[in-house]
Order: sequence, then structure tokens, then C-alpha cells
Amino acid sequence: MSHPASSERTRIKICGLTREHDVDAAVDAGADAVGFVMYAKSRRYVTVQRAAELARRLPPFVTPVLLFVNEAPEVVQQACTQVPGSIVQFHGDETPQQCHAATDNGRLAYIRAARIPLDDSPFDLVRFAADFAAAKGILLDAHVDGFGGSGKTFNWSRLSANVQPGPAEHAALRHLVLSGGLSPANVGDGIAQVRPRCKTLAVDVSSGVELDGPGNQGIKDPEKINRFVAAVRAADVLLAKSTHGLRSPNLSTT
Ligand SMILES: O=C(O)c1ccccc1N[C@@H]1O[C@H](COP(=O)(O)O)[C@@H](O)[C@H]1O
Repeated sequence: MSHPASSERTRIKICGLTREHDVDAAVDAGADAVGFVMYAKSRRYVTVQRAAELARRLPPFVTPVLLFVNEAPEVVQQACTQVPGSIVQFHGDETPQQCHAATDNGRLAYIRAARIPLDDSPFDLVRFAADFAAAKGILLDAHVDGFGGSGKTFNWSRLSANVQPGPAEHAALRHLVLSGGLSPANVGDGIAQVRPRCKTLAVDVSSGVELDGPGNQGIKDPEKINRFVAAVRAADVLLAKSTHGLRSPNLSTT
């Protein structure tokens, strides 16, 4: 079997973890990052202390991601101190200035969620990425009430026209995180559509790897996590085969 080059390997983040068992399942399956929801209105909410406890289980090179929604800067900074090696995911209405302040004037790494409308209303992702040029990457999620974690998928084909990273001011667009309603069944299609638009792609899943049933937000299903990771790996291999290593000249590799 041919293996994709490391720059073509889709990174995997499993988000909304609340239990030791689920952290271990994500790590065992091969996740690159795990997410903790620090938003008190979410059913996946964990306190900073709990996130720190869970993150202590992580082996080296698996990144803890702390997800905030419109949180006070000092809370974000304190959480990052308590969870060493973490990076921040801003998933609310934070402005670039607020992200800068909350990340201790840019000293902490962050990704910024862009919430793409579910209808056809316009969303200028290139402009958004330029505004958040200090972000390590842009996470693409569906615009929903409650900010995220809804299991809803936006129309990926909307990205085709305006996602063409290249100019330095759009650096954050070169590193995309696809999220919103991903599952073992659809993640391969998402990778095929979005990865040619960026330099590195990660996929981020929460609802799609949880146990079925309304009360199970925050309760992961190890079998679904394994199937999700297998589907990502299969998509990587397929894409590597179909492109034969050739990338569009629009896509800077510097
Ligand atoms: O998970 C939540 O409860 C949540 C709350 C507020 C903002 C974001 C949230 N989750 C993130 O939303 C995306 C998509 O999740 P899903 O796979 O559609 O359930 C993902 O980044 C979650 O971590």
C-alpha cells in the first residue's frame, strides 16, 4: 500500500471529550489532537481542572486543544497554564484583537473557527483569514445556534471559489480544520473536497463519534472513533493515488 507524504496526511482531532476512557480511545485510534470544551453552556463542558486531569493522560505529540466561546482573556490564559502544551480554539464571536489579548498578546497558539452559514448567505473566508492572520489555522464549521457541536454540515462546495491560499496575508487559510457534522461516512468526501484547497488539513469531529441517543453528548463511542480514523486514512491513500503527488501550482508549498 502506498503511504501519503507527511504533508498529505490529514490530521485528526477528536473533540468534546469528558471521560478518561474516551481520551484513551482517541489516543489509541491515532488522534493527533483532542479537544476539551470550556464553554459552560455546552453539554460537553469540562472545567479547567477536569481538562487538566484528562490532558495528563496524553502521550507526547498528542495536542490538547481548549475550546472557548467568548471567554475572558484571563480565564483563557489561566487554562493554558494549567494544561501545558495546549492550543486554543476560539469558537465564538471573538475579534482578532480579543484573540490577541486572550492569547497573552500572541504568545499562545490559537485556531479560529469560521462559522459558515447553512444557507446561501455570503461568507468571505479569505477576508476572515486575513483578519485572523495571527491564527495557526482556520477551522471551518457550520453556523448554528449554540456556536457548535451540533452535528450539522455546511455545504463544502461553497469553498471552491474563494479558498485558494497563497498570499502571505492569508497564511491562516493554508492550514484548515474541517469540522461540522463529520462522521465515518462522510469524512472521506470532505477530505477529497477540501484538502486540495490548503497546505495542511485537519478534520475535527465530536457528534459523529458519540453514542447514539439524545443524552449522549460528550460520551464517545470507541468503535466510531476507530471507524472515523480508518476512513481518514483511506481517504488520504486515495487522494495520494489520484494526484500522483502533483499539486496545483496555486498552492504554495513554502
Ligand atoms: O461541542 C460543543 O458543545 C461545542 C460548543 C460550542 C462551540 C463548539 C462546540 N463544538 C465544536 O463544534 C465543531 C463541530 O462539532 P460536531 O462534530 O458537528 O459535533 C467541533 O469543532 C466541535 O469541537
